[in-house]
Amino acid sequence: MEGTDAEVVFETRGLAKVYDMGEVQVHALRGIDLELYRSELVVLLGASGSGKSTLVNILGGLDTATDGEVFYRDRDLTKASERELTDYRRHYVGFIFQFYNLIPSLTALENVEIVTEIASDPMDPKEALELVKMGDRADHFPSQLSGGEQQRVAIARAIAKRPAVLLCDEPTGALDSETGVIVLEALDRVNRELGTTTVIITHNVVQGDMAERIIRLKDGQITDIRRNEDKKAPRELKW
Ligand SMILES: Nc1ncnc2c1ncn2[C@@H]1O[C@H](COP(=O)(O)OP(=O)(O)OP(=O)(O)O)[C@@H](O)[C@H]1O
Repeated sequence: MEGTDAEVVFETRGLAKVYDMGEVQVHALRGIDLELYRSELVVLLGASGSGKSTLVNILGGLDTATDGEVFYRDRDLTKASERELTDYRRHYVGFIFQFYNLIPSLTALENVEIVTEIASDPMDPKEALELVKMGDRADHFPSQLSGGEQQRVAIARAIAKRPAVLLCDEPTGALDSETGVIVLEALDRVNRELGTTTVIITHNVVQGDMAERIIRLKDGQITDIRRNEDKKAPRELKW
């Protein structure tokens, strides 16, 4: 996509994050220069502690950089107030985490509705569940669903407000490979059908095969960005 007219959604320049722990300073990110494009699906790989979550949390406005720049389109996230970051997250960003964080006392449908009720241009919550193939389980409570099914409800909840970007921090980390593939299929479908720019953090190198680009982090720096010429469907991935 570089060198073409692809729309840049995120742009970072010299992005750095230092966690000040008193005696020691932890350099979680050490100068990240990166562009992410509209509608692309990117897999972010790297060893534990390499800075993956920190980077994604800063892109999503959950954390702030200590140095450098990060833009979401024209919006300078490094200069945004707490209130502006909340507004940004609410309108533009969907998050998926390793653990699904569904509300146990609400059904699948109600878990999605709590988001659609406050969003400005939401999907029909049922439609969001259908997109992740959970339409027939809408009345089930989280405790009646498997881990993979709960994660698909979490995806439906995250995408129901039609976010421009979907940030996924080890979405298959708690799942066996077969269930993981079903969750990745849901993410892939959302990416294709809604054009949501999607970032998937994983330790699993194989998942890179479903991405358009694979970005590797090491010690807070990007060591490699590779365009994947042979993009595979999640179903074809084996680990
Ligand atoms: N809130 C925090 N306070 C202090 N240090 C932190 C904090 N969050 C992360 N770190 C440190 O920053 C570095 C990068 O952490 P980060 O969670 O971004 O890595 P990661 O690549 O996502 O790791 P993992 O794959 O284990 O989730 C690590 O050394 C971590 O210990």
